[in-house]
Amino acid sequence: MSYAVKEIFLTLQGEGAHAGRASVFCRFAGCNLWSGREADRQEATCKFCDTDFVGTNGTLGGRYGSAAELADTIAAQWTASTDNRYVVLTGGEPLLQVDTALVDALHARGFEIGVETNGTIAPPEGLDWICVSPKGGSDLVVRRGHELKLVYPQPLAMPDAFADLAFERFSLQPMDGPEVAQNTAGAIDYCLNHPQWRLSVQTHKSLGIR
Ligand SMILES: C[S@@+](CC[C@H](N)C(=O)[O-])C[C@H]1O[C@@H](n2cnc3c(N)ncnc32)[C@H](O)[C@@H]1O
Ligand SMILES: Nc1nc2[nH]cc(C(=O)O)c2c(=O)[nH]1
Ligand code: SF4
Ligand SMILES: [Mg+2]
Repeated sequence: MSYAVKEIFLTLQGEGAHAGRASVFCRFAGCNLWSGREADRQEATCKFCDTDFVGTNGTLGGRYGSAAELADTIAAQWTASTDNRYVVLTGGEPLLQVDTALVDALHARGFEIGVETNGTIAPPEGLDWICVSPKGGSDLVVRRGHELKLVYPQPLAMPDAFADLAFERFSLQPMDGPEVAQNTAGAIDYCLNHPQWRLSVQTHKSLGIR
């Protein structure tokens, strides 16, 4: 198996339950809910994406020929001691590419593995933190996991529809874009009235880090 990777970088997890945690991000190229081309955005299933996941031209991007090669590159970005090593597999849609060989190779290098997924593809065994972010108009197949992190508001995916699923943590993340202020106010109001949900702000954006 080879892996098409957009970029790899060390940063703090900006979102969700692990916000603030030192993490190596590995962003896989490609997504099943949008081509990534602006011309296709309005016809895509997922129309609000804030991320460039097209191609392999970012920092340490490329086509990695084996799980060991990719895991070695990820491990080389970790600058601290070997304690608390954490990697976030994202994209694009990482579950188009993440397989057991990569999970095993990262565990062998001492990493806990988080994944950010749109929930339309079943994950391989062994992932340590599965964060599912459902998209209105898509078919949600990952209906249990560690965190459900819903971008808000989405007319076709409102929180009620997910509140009974088997997740440990429910996060509500204001949709970034021209209406972010209004979306943030709406999400705060929702969390105040539905305390099962916790606000997730995209802290890396206000901190000015990746
Ligand atoms: C770029 S996605 C990649 C992982 C996966 N494809 C997914 O959608 O979960 C990473 C996270 O950013 C969130 N996200 C994408 N665009 C956003 C936006 N405009 N505002 C807030 N969150 C956004 C996604 O819902 C997801 O939780
Ligand atoms: N710092 C930081 N935190 C993040 N959490 C989820 C991200 C993503 O794009 O998947 C992301 C990201 O791109 N940067
Ligand atoms: S599913 Fe994730 S990566 Fe794909 S377009 Fe939507 S937010 Fe972006
Ligand atoms: Mg992001």
